[in-house]
Amino acid sequence: MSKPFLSVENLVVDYHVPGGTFRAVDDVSFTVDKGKTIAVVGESGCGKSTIAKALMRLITPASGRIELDGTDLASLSEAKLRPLRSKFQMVFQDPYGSLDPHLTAQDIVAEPLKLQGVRSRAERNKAAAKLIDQVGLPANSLDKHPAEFSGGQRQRIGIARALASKPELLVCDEATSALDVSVQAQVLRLLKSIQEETGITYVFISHNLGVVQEISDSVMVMQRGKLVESGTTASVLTAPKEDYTRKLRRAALDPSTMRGVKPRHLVRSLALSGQSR
Ligand SMILES: Nc1ncnc2c1ncn2[C@@H]1O[C@H](COP(=O)(O)OP(=O)(O)OP(=O)(O)O)[C@@H](O)[C@H]1O
Repeated sequence: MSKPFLSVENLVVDYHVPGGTFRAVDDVSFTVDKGKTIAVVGESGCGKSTIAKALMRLITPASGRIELDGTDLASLSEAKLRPLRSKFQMVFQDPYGSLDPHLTAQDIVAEPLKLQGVRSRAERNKAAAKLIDQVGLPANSLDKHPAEFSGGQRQRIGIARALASKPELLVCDEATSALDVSVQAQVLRLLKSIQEETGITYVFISHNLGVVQEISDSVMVMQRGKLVESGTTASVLTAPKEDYTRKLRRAALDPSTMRGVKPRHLVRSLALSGQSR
């Protein structure tokens, strides 16, 4: 059997806090095959974003391995990581805050190419224009600034920027959470079609089980830094083994805790028993 594209083993992440350390991720292991999507779910503060930051090596794990296509990112020095960084990129939650308001859409998307050493401005602009078209934005978007776009359009720019360096792994941290339901669905469709075309692998962090059902092949459920349960999306969402997962599912179905999930859609998706997509 071939090795998984991403293999995280016994990941531990500590934050320095006054008087000591706080263990935000505690001995978490998971794998994802190339071209597949794993979702990370769990209540606020369970360590989802910390896993994302560790995968991006924005923080250094205390211990464990993050093997991407056979290379352990967890132990590499920044100098050794730099040439590999284009292989793994991230899309952030906030399409309002994550784009530089002074730059045009074309400049924002072209920026990673500059960092990658594409010297010719014309070449960078051409590649950026192609990406902007690929994520479904009109050609007249090129010279516009972030403030002139809607939330969904801004998120598309964020996705185009993340794709500019042709990553093989994309970590989406609540990438559709700030969008309304119909725009969320459009962005999910876009991400899926990009995956079908390019074979990119996704780690998709979301509190929204409806979104998770739509996008992911497998799910891992986190609680207070630990992995509670994992498996195929169909098995974890329709027949959870753990009480905590059942509680999350109930919370997702409770209108008072619902954040942007269409109840009808979620009920329908949860009713699909044991089928993989
Ligand atoms: N820089 C930091 N210093 C100290 N503690 C931190 C830091 N960043 C996060 N934490 C703590 O680590 C834990 C995990 O945080 P993390 O942001 O990974 O959670 P999350 O699951 O992504 O939450 P949310 O869904 O609310 O974004 C939380 O208890 C948080 O308070």
